[in-house]
Amino acid sequence: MKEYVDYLTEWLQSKIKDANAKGAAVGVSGGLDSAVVVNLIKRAFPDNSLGVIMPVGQEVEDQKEAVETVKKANLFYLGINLTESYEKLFKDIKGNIESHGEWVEDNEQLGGANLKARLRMSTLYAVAANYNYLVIGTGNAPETYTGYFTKFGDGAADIEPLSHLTKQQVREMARYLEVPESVIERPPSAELWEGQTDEDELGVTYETIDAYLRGETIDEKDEQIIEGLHEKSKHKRHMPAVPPEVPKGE
Ligand SMILES: Nc1ncnc2c1ncn2[C@@H]1O[C@H](COP(=O)(O)OP(=O)(O)OC[C@H]2O[C@@H]([n+]3cccc(C(=O)O)c3)[C@H](O)[C@@H]2O)[C@@H](O)[C@H]1O
Ligand SMILES: Nc1ncnc2c1ncn2[C@@H]1O[C@H](COP(=O)(O)OP(=O)(O)OP(=O)(O)O)[C@@H](O)[C@H]1O
Ligand SMILES: [Mg+2]
Repeated sequence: MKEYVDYLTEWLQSKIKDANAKGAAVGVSGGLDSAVVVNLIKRAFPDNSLGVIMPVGQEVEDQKEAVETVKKANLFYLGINLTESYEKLFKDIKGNIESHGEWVEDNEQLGGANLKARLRMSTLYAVAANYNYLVIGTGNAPETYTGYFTKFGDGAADIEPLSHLTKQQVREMARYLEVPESVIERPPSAELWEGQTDEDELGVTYETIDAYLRGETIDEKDEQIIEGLHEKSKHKRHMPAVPPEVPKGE
């Protein structure tokens, strides 16, 4: 594990140097993936790294695992409460659509969830730009493969150090980096609505997706779920489609 952590630390340093940036910023949720990135950027840039805690519907101090994560890593952090901004924006969007069109109740939960992820992304980019830092993503291999992220929300970042790691490898790295045990033990959750857990929503466990990505044989039903998610989210792993070049003479 030490070798891989050293390798990622040096990789972060070189990517940020190549970009002529000064350091690195990450959104800190209190979950496992961001906790690992917190520790990696602190190693790579001890004096030029930053965590941003951005609750919606909670106070910053109530994001206990997030605060514990940054404090234990001794990472400089900002707490930016997005509750008011989110509620105002969501109310304005809904009000406007209700006045002029049709508000679709069935799409409300997911639409609101993705708006939260994109508000966090916009906030993080604004903060990072102030310091001339790059935004570091927290996506891991099972999330990337299944498209389990908000397009241009938490899926938007300048560099993605955990992309090749299974959830199990992220957890092992977290233990090596001495991430708080309370964070390591939390069930993975996007926390975009009450009671949400990744595995309930995905319909398959991380253990199973990890095994599939390692090339092991898994239950056919689970394989179908994973491949279905992969296919449906293909557009998230590519640049937006553009039409073919205009033919010469047009
Ligand atoms: N074929 C296609 N080609 C090009 N674009 C296409 C498309 N199909 C949909 N789209 C576009 O993509 C949008 C749907 O994608 P997207 O906006 O991402 O939304 P969607 O994939 O529907 O939802 C995001 C999922 O990620 C989960 N999530 C989000 C954030 C954080 C975490 C976490 O683990 O912390 C998890 C969330 O719970 C939910 O299950 C559509 O509204 C449409 O604009
Ligand atoms: N309240 C929050 N404050 C700051 N950033 C957040 C917050 N919630 C989510 N994020 C950002 O969105 C990312 C995606 O969330 P995701 O749940 O996939 O990862 P995680 O919470 O770090 O780990 P886990 O998947 O184990 O819950 C987080 O890693 C973090 O960068
Ligand atoms: Mg989470």
